[in-house]
Amino acid sequence: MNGQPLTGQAPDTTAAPLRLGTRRSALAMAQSGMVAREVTRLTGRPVELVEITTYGDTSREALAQIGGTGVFVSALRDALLEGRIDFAVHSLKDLPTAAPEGLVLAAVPEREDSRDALVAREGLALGELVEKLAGAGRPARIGTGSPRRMAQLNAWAHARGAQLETVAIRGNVDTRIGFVASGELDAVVLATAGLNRLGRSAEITEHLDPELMTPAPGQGALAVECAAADTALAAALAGLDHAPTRAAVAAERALLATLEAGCSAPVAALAGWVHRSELRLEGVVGTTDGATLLKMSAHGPIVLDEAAEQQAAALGRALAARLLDAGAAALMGERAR
Ligand SMILES: NCc1[nH]cc(CCC(=O)O)c1CC(=O)O
Repeated sequence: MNGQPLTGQAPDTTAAPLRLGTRRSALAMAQSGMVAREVTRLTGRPVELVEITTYGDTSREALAQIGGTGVFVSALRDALLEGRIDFAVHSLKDLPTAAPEGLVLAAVPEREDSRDALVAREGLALGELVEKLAGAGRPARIGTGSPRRMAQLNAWAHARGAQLETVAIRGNVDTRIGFVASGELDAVVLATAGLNRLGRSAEITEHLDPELMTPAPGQGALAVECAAADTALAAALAGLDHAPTRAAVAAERALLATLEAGCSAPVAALAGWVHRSELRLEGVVGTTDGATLLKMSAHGPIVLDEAAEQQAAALGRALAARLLDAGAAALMGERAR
């Protein structure tokens, strides 16, 4: 290897600090802080956080209107390419599926809880909440900015003849939870991983079963990116990589990339290891109103070697092709051919 000790090295205060670019949001700072500590532990190098403001942080427009989740990522990537920072940490689910020129995904650390979480009034679970408000003669008002979450909440309600209303919201975790505290909304849906990383898991009133609410591709996982030319840093950061997570998210993202060709419909995907060398992938495509939800799964033997990511991606593409054959393209409206 490269002669770096594997664990527990004290920071070498004489070495120039590595510059870790981060957004200013509490979640980004928490994620970057965790990775910074791990990099120092593995390499002995001090890490300094460099704040980068992205358009997604300053704009109040709905995310869909300003060009999707890539807005959170592009300012960090520009800083990397211009050499203003040495590496960056992204939420993997915010990372566009297209590989960026000049950058490498140096590490995908072990994934946090991938499930979505309900934060509801009075500590209620989804079923309880809907039932209670039905008794009061009105639908539960549930906030989320995500078409994927809307589609699955609405499909769940259709299936049990329940009444709920999805309300489009955006903002940081504080803002979103604030809608419930203020009584404006009865509940919001957020990623468990984000709440855990912010030390706010106590506010979760239900972890939503992936059968009800399949997460976004890559949810709960982080991406550590650096310049491809910085091969020594890339090799050092590879110490943070978790091969089973990397292969799982490769399957999820390949499914997304294949379906994405010309559409912006709600897509969910979750891959998990059935056992050491068998990956199971679930994919969901639907309409935001929940009237139609197409769900399929695939599994394949995958050995965790250098080819694992490619094999996992092939599993994702194959499942996407089956979803398309089953009508995903029609659900998604116009699809470029
Ligand atoms: N959409 C923004 C975003 N990107 C990553 C996370 C949470 C952390 C993760 O999924 O890894 C969140 C917040 C949320 O969806 O509640």
